[in-house]
Amino acid sequence: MTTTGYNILRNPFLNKGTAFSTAEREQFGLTGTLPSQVQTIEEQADQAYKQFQAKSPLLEKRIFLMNLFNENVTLFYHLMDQHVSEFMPIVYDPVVAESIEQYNEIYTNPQNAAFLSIDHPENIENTLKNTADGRDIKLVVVTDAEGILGMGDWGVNGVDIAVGKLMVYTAAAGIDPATVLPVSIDAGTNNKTLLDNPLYLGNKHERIAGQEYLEFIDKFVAAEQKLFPESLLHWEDFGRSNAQVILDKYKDSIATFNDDIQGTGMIVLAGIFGALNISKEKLVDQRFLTFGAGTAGMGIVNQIFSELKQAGLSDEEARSHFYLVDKQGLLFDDTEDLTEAQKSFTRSREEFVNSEQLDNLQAVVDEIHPTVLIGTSTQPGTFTENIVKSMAQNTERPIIFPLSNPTKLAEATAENLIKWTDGKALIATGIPADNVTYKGVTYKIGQGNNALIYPGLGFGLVASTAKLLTQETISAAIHALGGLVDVNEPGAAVLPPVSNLTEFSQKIAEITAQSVVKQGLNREKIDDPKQAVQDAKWSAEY
Ligand SMILES: NC(=O)c1ccc[n+]([C@@H]2O[C@H](COP(=O)([O-])OP(=O)(O)OC[C@H]3O[C@@H](n4cnc5c(N)ncnc54)[C@H](O)[C@@H]3O)[C@@H](O)[C@H]2O)c1
Ligand SMILES: O=C(O)C[C@H](O)C(=O)O
Ligand SMILES: [Mn+2]
Repeated sequence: MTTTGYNILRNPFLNKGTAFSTAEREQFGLTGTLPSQVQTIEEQADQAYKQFQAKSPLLEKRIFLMNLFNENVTLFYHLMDQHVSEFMPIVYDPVVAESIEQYNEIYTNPQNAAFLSIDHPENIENTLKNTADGRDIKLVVVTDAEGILGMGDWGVNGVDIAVGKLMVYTAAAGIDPATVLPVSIDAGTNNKTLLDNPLYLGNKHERIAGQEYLEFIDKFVAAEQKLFPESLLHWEDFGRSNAQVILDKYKDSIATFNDDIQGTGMIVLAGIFGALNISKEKLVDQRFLTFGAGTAGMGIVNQIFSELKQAGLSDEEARSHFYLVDKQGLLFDDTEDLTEAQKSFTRSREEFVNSEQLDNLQAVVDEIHPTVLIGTSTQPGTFTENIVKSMAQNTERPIIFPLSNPTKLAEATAENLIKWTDGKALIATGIPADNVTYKGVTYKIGQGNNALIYPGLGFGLVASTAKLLTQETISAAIHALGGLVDVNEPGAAVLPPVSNLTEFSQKIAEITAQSVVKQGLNREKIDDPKQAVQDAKWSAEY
């Protein structure tokens, strides 16, 4: 069946709106369905941008962009290409957080997502088929929304993060938007405000956990692989008790990736390399303190650990570089309620004369003199002036990454960190931060957000038809990004700017594809991985 008339205008993947030529209008049965002027995509984009600029506040700007996306995908990305740095915080973090909180109140459109209900496992396959609607799906971003950013459980509302992550994939790396599918797994919610909200659109019961949940995930993975055998499966914002378990279950058999564990580990290590390029220090000389040893925190620790081992350290030597602080304080071998991931990186009480007192961040910083402090705790303002000053007393260039998102949850602001350390701190923040001018130097602040790395990595995996994602590929991608910092400029950032996102995502994709092919992990024959990336790249033109 060929798509004609209003069906084509209402299909966001096919619609060109007023850019349909007179001949196309005749061909597709569109004559008279549009005003007579035929516009170019540039004219449409200019017009749309003016409308965008007239909107405020930011949530209204986001709603405008989402409506545009729902009508005309090509025009949306054409415009986004021209304004990546401006649109990123709106379609993605931090404004995506506001839209998730208000999902039910502002809902107008399902945004081409697949909604899977835990109450109906028998519908999984049909749902994926219905929502793919005949498209050849190469990338799925799935969330069950139990740990949306640092905001906790947001039930079906969390679908917006899957949509937002995919928008960044296309804008940054150029994956064809017709080949992607956002998926919401609605396992219920323990968020009382949502359950009490008469407008709530998801399952109105508590989260189903344990065996029933894991069986549902299994069914989902099986159906996803059966229907889209060449796809990459990206997991986003699962809860702490499920994220690592799910990744471990599937990572050695399918092309899959957990963004909060692996993506965050990658961007943080790349940022640390950027910082060490500036301070001219070595990774093996650092002491790492992770505040908030959950999904992201442990992903970061494991990534650095694996790099230290690559540098020649034994397991034991490498482990001795880490200190984890969570709700219980410094994590010891005998601390209660340790997660599986934490158990390998605990300390022994015998190392300290005052181990009982190490139950808070200040005490631990004073005691162990970290050179790198990472915040993935969801606890705002916890990198206090005293803590930061104590750290700066014992290390020349303290590396401090307050990464908790969204904005209101950050452990510290870049501005305070610069001030409190007299310009010495090397910083990355989870959300975009403005330059900080202090004593005549303008400090650029790197964005330590996994969005700087997952698009290139994921696109490289898709373009090279990867069967698996290995540590070797992950490491290659990190080094590609870590090497892009201009260290000679005073106040240089530890990561490249988001305004260069499309350029460095391209580089990361190429390195990823080369690594996949080098390991023989490509499904299809590929002679030239760089060319394969080039060939797979979609551009936002009619
Ligand atoms: N910038 C990025 O790219 C990026 C990536 C992933 C996650 N994050 C952010 O990191 C934060 C954590 O995300 P996650 O997925 O790891 O969540 P998570 O729930 O798995 O982990 C959070 C950890 O913080 C601990 N915690 C809570 N209160 C604490 C306290 N008072 N003191 C010390 N530890 C405490 C929890 O016990 C848990 O172990 C979120 O805000 C998220 O937005 C940022
Ligand atoms: O979504 C983000 O901005 C980064 C990260 O995946 C997070 O969960 O905070
Ligand atoms: Mn996330």
